[in-house]
Amino acid sequence: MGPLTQSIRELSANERQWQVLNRQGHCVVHAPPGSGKTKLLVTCLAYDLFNRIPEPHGAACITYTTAAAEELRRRLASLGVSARPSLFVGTVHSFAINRIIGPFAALLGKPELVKASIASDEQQEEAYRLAVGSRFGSSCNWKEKRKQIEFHRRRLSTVEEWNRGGEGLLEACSSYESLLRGDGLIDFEGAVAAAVDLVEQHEVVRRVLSARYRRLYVDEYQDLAPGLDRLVRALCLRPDSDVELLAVGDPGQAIFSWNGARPELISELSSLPGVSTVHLEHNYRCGEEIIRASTRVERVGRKVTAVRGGGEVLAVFCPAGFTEQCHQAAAAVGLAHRRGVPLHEIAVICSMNAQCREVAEVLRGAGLAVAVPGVEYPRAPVTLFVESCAAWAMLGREQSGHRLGAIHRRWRRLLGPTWTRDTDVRLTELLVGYRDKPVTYARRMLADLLGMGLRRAMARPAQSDNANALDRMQHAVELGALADATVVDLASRAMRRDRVNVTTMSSSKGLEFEVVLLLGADEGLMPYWSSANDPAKLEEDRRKFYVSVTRARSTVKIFYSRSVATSAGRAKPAEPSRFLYEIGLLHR
Ligand SMILES: Nc1ncnc2c1ncn2[C@@H]1O[C@H](COP(=O)(O)OP(=O)(O)OP(=O)(O)O)[C@@H](O)[C@H]1O
Repeated sequence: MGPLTQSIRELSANERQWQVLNRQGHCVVHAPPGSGKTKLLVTCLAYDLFNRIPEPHGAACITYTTAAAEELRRRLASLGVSARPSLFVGTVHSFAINRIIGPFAALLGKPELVKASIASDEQQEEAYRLAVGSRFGSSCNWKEKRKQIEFHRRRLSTVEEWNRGGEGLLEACSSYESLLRGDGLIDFEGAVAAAVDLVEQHEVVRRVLSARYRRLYVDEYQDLAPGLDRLVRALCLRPDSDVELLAVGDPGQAIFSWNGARPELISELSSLPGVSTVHLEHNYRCGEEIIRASTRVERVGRKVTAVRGGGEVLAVFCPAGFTEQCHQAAAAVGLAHRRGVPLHEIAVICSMNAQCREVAEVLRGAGLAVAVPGVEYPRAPVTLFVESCAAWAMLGREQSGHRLGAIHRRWRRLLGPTWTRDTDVRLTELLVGYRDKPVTYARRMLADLLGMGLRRAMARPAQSDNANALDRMQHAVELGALADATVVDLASRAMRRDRVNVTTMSSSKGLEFEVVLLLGADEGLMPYWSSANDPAKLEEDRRKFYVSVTRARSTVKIFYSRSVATSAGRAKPAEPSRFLYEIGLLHR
C-alpha cells in the first residue's frame, strides 16, 4: 500500500477527519494538539491534487514559519506529491512576494514594487532608528517603538487603531516606510500589505490567482496576522473569486498575538456563511495522563479524548538554580536514552534562547549530541538547503527522505538568474563525491557550495535574508559552536536524528517527542515578569506552556528552582511557576 493510501485509510477510521477529506466547499478545522491537523491538511492536499485538481491548475498551501513550511513540503513529498508550477507551499511572505507582487506588480503599473529588494535586518534597523529618532527624539527607546510599529503594521491597523496605540506612531511608520522606499527596499510586512492591496483592489488579480490555485490550504490559522486573513477572504469568499478553502488551527495554541496575530480570526472565519466547521477531539500523540494534566491548564474548555493510555507528568525541584536544572536534564536524557528512547525523541525546552545555549553546553559537556535549530544559525531556505544536501549526500534518498529533484529545484530557486543546467550536474557530482571521502568537515562542504555559485547568488538584493542566515551558518561552522562538525553531523541536523533537540517554547510548536524536559518553571520566566500584570500576555504564556507540555507522547518532566537569575547573573528568589499548581503538580 502506498503512503497516501495508508494515510487516507488512517483518516477513514476517524469520522471527523474523514468528513474533512470528503468535504464540499470551504471548511475550517478546529483541533487540539496531536489531533492530526497537519496530517489531515497534507493528506487532503495530496488527495485533492491527485483527484480533484487537474493540471495545469494547482493549489496554494500557506503556513507561518519557514520551518513549518519545510515540514509541510517534507510530508507532501513523502506522500508522493511532486512539484508543479501551480503548486505553492510556503510562508505567507513568500506567497505575497513570489506569487502576487512578482507576477502582478508590473502588470498593474507599480514599478516601485517590481524593483524593490527585501531589506536586510541591518537596513531595517537603521531605518527604524532614524524614523523613530526623528519623531520621538534620540533619547527614545527606539526598539520598544519599533515593536509597537511592527505590531500595527502586521495587524494592518486602521488609522484609529494606530492613534489608539500612541501619538506619533503612524508618522514614524510612514517615515520608516519612505526611508526604505527611497533606498528601493521593502520589508516582509510591507510586502504582505502591498499584496493584500493588489488582491483586494484588482479583480484581474483575483481571477488569475483563482484559476491558478483552485484550492487554498492554511495551517496554523490562529498564528497568522490579518494580512493572510484578508487574502483568504478576497480569494475565497468574494463572488468574483472561487478558490476553495481548507483552514486548520487551534486558538488554544495561539502564541503569536504579541507579534500582531489575531487568534480570534479562525472563529470569525468559521461563523461565515458557506463555511463548514469541524472540531477534532482525538489526541493521537499524548498519553492519557499528559492530556489530563495539560487540560487543567488550557482555557479553551473543549473535549479531548486520549487514543493512547499511560503517560507521566512530573516536577523536578533543583534548589541550586538553573545550572542545576541543566545538569538534572542531562541526567534525565541519559536515563531515557538508556531505557531505549532515541536521542532525537527527547526535547529540552526553555523559554529563552540564552537558556537553550546554556543547557546545550551542559548536554554537550555530558557527551550528548545536541541539535539547537535556529539558535546557531537561522532556519532559512538556504540553510535548510545546505542541510538537505548533506543529508542526501551522506544518507541517500531512502534513509534521508530528501530527494535529489527537490534539492535541484531549491538550488535553482536560490541561484535565480545565475542558474544553468551545468550547475545541477556540478552540484550532483559534488554531493556524490562526499560519500567516498572518509571525513569531510561541514565548513569544507559550505565552502564548496559557496564557490559553486551560492555566494554570488546571495549578493542579489532579493536574497538578503538568506544571505544573513548563510553568514551566520558560515560563522558557526568556521569559528563557532559547529567548528568541528562534519557533513555527517549536518546531515543528522537535517534529519534531527541521534541528537537531543534543544528548543524554545515557541519553536517547539508543531513538533512531537517521546520525552519532553521543560526547564525554567519559575515565576518571572514562566510566565515572564512582564506578563504577570497583563492578562493577554499571561494567557499567551499559559498557551506556550500548554503547547510545550503537549509535545510529549509519554513523559513530561518540568524543572523549577524557586529562584531565577537576574540580568547580573545573581539568583533571585521566586515562586514556582503558577502553571505547576494549575497542572496539579504542586499544591498550595
Ligand atoms: N487518523 C489517525 N490515525 C492514526 N494516527 C494519526 C491519525 N491522525 C493523526 N495521527 C497521528 O497523530 C500525531 C499528531 O498528528 P499531527 O502532527 O498532524 O497533529 P497536529 O494536530 O498538527 O498537532 P499539533 O497541533 O500539536 O502540532 C502524528 O503522529 C500523526 O501521525
